[in-house]
Amino acid sequence: MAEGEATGRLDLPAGYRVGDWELTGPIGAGSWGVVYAARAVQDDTPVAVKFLPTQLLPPGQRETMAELVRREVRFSLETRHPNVVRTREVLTVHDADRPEVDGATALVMDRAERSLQELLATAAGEGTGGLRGPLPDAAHILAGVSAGLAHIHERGWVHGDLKPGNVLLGPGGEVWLADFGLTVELDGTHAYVPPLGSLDHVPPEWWSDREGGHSVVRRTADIWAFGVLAHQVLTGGLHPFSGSTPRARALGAQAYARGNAELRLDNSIPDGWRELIADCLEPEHASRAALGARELAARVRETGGEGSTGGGGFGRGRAGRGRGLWGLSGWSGHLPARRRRRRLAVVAAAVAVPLVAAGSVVLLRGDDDPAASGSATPSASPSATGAIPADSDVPRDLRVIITRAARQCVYEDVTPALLAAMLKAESGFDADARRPRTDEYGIAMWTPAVFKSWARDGDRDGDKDYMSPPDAISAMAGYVCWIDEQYKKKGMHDDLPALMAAGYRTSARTVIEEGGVPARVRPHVNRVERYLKQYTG
Ligand SMILES: Nc1ncnc2c1ncn2[C@@H]1O[C@H](COP(=O)(O)OP(=O)(O)OP(=O)(O)O)[C@@H](O)[C@H]1O
Repeated sequence: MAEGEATGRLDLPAGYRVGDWELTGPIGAGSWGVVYAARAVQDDTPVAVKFLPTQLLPPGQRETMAELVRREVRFSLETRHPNVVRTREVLTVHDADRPEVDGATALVMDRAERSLQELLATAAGEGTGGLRGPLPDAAHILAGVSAGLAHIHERGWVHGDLKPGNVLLGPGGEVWLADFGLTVELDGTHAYVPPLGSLDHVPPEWWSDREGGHSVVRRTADIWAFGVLAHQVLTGGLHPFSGSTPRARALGAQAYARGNAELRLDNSIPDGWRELIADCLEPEHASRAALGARELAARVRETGGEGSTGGGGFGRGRAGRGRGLWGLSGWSGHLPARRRRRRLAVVAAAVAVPLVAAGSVVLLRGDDDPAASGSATPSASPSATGAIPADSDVPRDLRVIITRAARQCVYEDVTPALLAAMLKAESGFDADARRPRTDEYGIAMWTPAVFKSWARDGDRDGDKDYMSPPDAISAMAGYVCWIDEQYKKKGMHDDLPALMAAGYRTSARTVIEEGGVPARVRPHVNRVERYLKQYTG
C-alpha cells in the first residue's frame, strides 16, 4: 500500500478526564489495551490508566473479551502484594462523543517507570562486541518476580503470561508483576486455555498437548517462564535456547525436551543460578512440578543474597551489587558447565500453557478452527461464511493466520476469503515480495512508514515486522477493517470488497473522494474480485 492514513487507534489527548484522574500522555499499547500516564486531579499522584475497549467488538468477541476483562479486574482488585502492581480503581468510561472509548473499562494502576523488557532492551543496546552481563540488581528483580509468582500460585492462580514485558519496575525500586487478563484460576491442578503464548516463554509441552482445541495450563508453565526470564536477566537478555527467532528458540526447547539436545545455559552464569534455572527448565511438567513457587522464591533469595522482596533499591545499587548480586555462590566468570542432566526422550505427556494477550484469545478458536485444519466449516459453505475453501490455492499455513486476522474485524464483510484474495493480488502469497520502487514489501506489501501506524504482533514474538506474514496480515486486517468503517460512515454500502481493495492500494480518503474505485487501481481491483470469486464460488 502506498498512501498513509491516520492511525485508527485510541488517541486521547492530555488533560482527558477519567473519574478523578487526568491523562498526561500515552505510554504504550498492548494487544488488547492502551495505557496512558495520568495523575490524580486532587494531589497529582502519578498513575497509569489501562483502557480495555470491549464495546466495539461484535457480540461473540465482546463476551469473551468481557470475561477476560473481568478476570483482569477481579485479580487486580483481589490481590495485594508488594510484587504485584496495585490497581487503585476500575472505572467504566462514559463518553458519547468518543465512541472509541465510550463503554471501555479503565484500570487505574500504580505507575511504573519502565518494564523489564525495556531494561533488557537498553542493556542489549549498551552491550558492545556481543558482550553482555547481568542486569544491575538482577537478584533483586528475580527475587521480586518469584515472590509475586509465589503469591499468585498460593491464591490458586496461574499468571499464564510471565515475560519481561509483564514485569514492571517502579520508581522506588519496586518489582511488580502485571497483566492479569490472561491469568486463570485453577480447577484442581489445571485449567484449559486457548493454545496461545509468548513463544519465547511457553514450555515445550505447549506445542503438543491439547484437548478440544485448548491447552491445559498448570503452575509449571509459570516456573518454566521464570527459568527463561531468569536466564535473560542474568545475561543481559540472552535466551537459554539459541536461535535468531522465537520460533527457532522454541524448536530448540522442543529438541531439548525430546532428549535430542542438551540444556546449554550461558557459561557466564554462576553455579547456584545455573542449578536454579535448570530446575525451572526441567523438560517435563512432572519434574518441574517438584519446584513450587514458594520454594523457588526462597531459593532465589538465597542464591541472590536478597533479604526482602519489597520495594527499594532498584537502580540505586541496594540489591545485588557487591555481596548480593551473585549471591552465596559468588561470581565465577567462566565456571565449568553445570553437570549434564540426562534427559529422557519425552513425548510431553503433561501440559502447561501460559495464556496470552486477550485480543488474540478472542480471535483464536484453536485446533477446531476450520482454517487450522484446512477444511471448510462442515455446516456452512465457504461462500456463505467467507471462509477459505479447502481446495483453494491459499497456502495451508496461511489459512489460519488469515482467518484469525479477519476475525479481528467487527464487520462481517472483512472475510478470510477477501483478505486471501487481496494478499494474492498484492504479492501472490510471497512473504519475500518486494517492490522497492514503490517502497512496498512483504506478503501484504506494506510501506514500512505506513505499517508503523497499523503494526500488530500477529505471531506474538515480541516485535511487529512487516516482513512477517502473521504481523503483516494482522495489520492488513486492522487497516482494511478501519477502511470499511470509513466507507460505512459515509453511507457507502455497495461493492465494499472492491472498495476495500482499492482503499488498501490507495487510501480510504481517495476512494471516498472519488466516490468509488479510482481508475488507476481498477486492474488491481479486478484481480482481487476474480480471486474472491474463486474463493467464494
Ligand atoms: N502500571 C503501569 N505503569 C507504567 N507502564 C505500564 C503500566 N502497565 C502497563 N504499562 C506499559 O504500557 C504498555 C502497554 O501495556 P499492556 O499491558 O497493555 O501491553 P503489553 O504487556 O506491552 O503487551 P501485551 O498485552 O501484548 O502482552 C507497555 O509498554 C507496558 O510496559
